[in-house]
Amino acid sequence: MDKTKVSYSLYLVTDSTPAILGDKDICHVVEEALKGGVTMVQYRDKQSDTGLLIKTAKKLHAITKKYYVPLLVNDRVDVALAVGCEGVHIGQDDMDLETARKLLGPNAIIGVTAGNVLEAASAVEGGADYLGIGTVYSTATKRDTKHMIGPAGVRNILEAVAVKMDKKPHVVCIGGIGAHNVQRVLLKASPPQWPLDGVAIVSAIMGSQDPQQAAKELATLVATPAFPLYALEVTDKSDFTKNLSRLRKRVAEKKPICHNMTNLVSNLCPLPPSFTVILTIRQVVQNFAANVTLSIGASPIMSSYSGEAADLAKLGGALVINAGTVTPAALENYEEAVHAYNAARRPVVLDPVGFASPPDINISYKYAKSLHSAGATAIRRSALRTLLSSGYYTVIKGNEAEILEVSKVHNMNSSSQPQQRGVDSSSGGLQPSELALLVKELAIKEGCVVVMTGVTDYVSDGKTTILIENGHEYLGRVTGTGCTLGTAIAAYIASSEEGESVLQSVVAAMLHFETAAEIAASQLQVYGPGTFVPAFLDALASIHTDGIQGLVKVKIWEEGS
Ligand SMILES: Cc1ncc(COP(=O)(O)OP(=O)(O)O)c(N)n1
Ligand SMILES: Cc1ncsc1CCOP(=O)(O)O
Repeated sequence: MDKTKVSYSLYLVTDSTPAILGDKDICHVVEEALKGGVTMVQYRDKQSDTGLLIKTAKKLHAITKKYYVPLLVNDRVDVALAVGCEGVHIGQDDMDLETARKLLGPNAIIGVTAGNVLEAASAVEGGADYLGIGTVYSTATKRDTKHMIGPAGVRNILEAVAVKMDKKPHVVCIGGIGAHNVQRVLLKASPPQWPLDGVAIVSAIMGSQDPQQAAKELATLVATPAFPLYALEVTDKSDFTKNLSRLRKRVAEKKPICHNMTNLVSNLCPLPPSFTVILTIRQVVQNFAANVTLSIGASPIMSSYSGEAADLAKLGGALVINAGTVTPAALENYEEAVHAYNAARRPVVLDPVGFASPPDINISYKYAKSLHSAGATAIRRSALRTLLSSGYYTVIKGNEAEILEVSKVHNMNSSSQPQQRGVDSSSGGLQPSELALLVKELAIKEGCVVVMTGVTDYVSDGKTTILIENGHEYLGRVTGTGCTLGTAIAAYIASSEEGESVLQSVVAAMLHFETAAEIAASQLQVYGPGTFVPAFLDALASIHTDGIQGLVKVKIWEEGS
């Protein structure tokens, strides 16, 4: 088989364990998967003895040859040689690449696992035909994984290696990939200078009752670009104002569900003495968020229990995670909910409220940058990293400190080395052009819309970056306004259709929210944050977006300005 003509787009890695294969026959499953469109197969069996490995590999090779698809053996060069199949996949603890190449010869396909820049660079240098980068997301299929790097980690590795080396072998990524996230993973993990060739998948095919159908669906998804964020060709700021009315009416008509997971309790045990106060504040925030959601025209569901998420995700709404709690249990809860919404292809808004600083209550999203100047603890940073690598977020929203933390976590490769990108994010005090660039780059890397709130809000989908200067100082003096902006955004994106610009919906939500604050604050009866809250709810509910055109302060940011 000519190895230069092989496709890596849908790479099946087998598993013979009862947990995944069950009582199915491995040869039958692999043949069905080939019928469905798998383009490469790796026989991975960690338990069988050498005799059985060779016997099964021979049977599999007879099948893969019928479909002109290469068969590789995991770890075992000796088995590959005995079978005469097309190659091997070796990990960092297996036979070294040089020896494997000597034994198998130049025509063999040799793939190498890489989990960080050093491993990837050394495999490229050594002449690997492809890199298997991972682990992307946590997976029950492989428990001995050192790092979960998320799609952004894959992308960071490829970007860093591309700078150092000219050779660009094929590349796939692996770990926790299935129909629910494959398009997003490919979008987020592929740098333009070295896009991924495909994905390697175990359980989503080997564990399926209908492997042919599973492979067929995955092959279609791999061949179809992800839901485009960039549907809107922005030429001027009126692109963001002319549709306000239509988008607002649509929220009111559809009344989408906004599922809020609001966790402001920082329960790093033992519980802090102020626990009761914090719990009370959390309830207040939930109450306020629910009222804002209703006033906007959407339907709030306040549920922090992920067990319900799979059912709620099917109701056509959006999930808002106000992540404040960093215990392992809380993280699992968030992760499970994100998986459920990703699987249902519904939007998720992440507000990493508790991740930028030690225990604190994010009472506001505007005028309150100093609240978060302390920076994240190691636990918070690691929790944020887990959360970011556990699924796909449609929107990531935070104040400057929170977005800086997200960006720092992104810029770490899997060996936890921060790669500074030119701005010292820890020092704060970034110039407006630096903030705009930061938000834009994060949006590109995450493949989502990023919102950085402040006196000026920066909003970007990676292609267009918008500056919004609406809002009112009272928003910074009321508990929970940061969280409720997330809910407003969720309501708007939950009402949008696939293929529409997410950025436009996000900007519409922010303008609705922030101009309502201005209208409320200008009422005669409003003379402080207390009187502001009811007037704000009234303004949110009664606002006519046609009538706010004059209030809107939106600019399109031009790079270099
Ligand atoms: C395509 C692909 N990529 C990565 C791996 C992981 O290999 P390794 O690190 O050797 O871990 P085990 O598979 O041996 O558990 C892979 N198998 N395939
Ligand atoms: C072999 C391997 N290497 C890294 S993750 C993984 C298993 C991936 O399994 P799944 O596709 O079921 O998540």
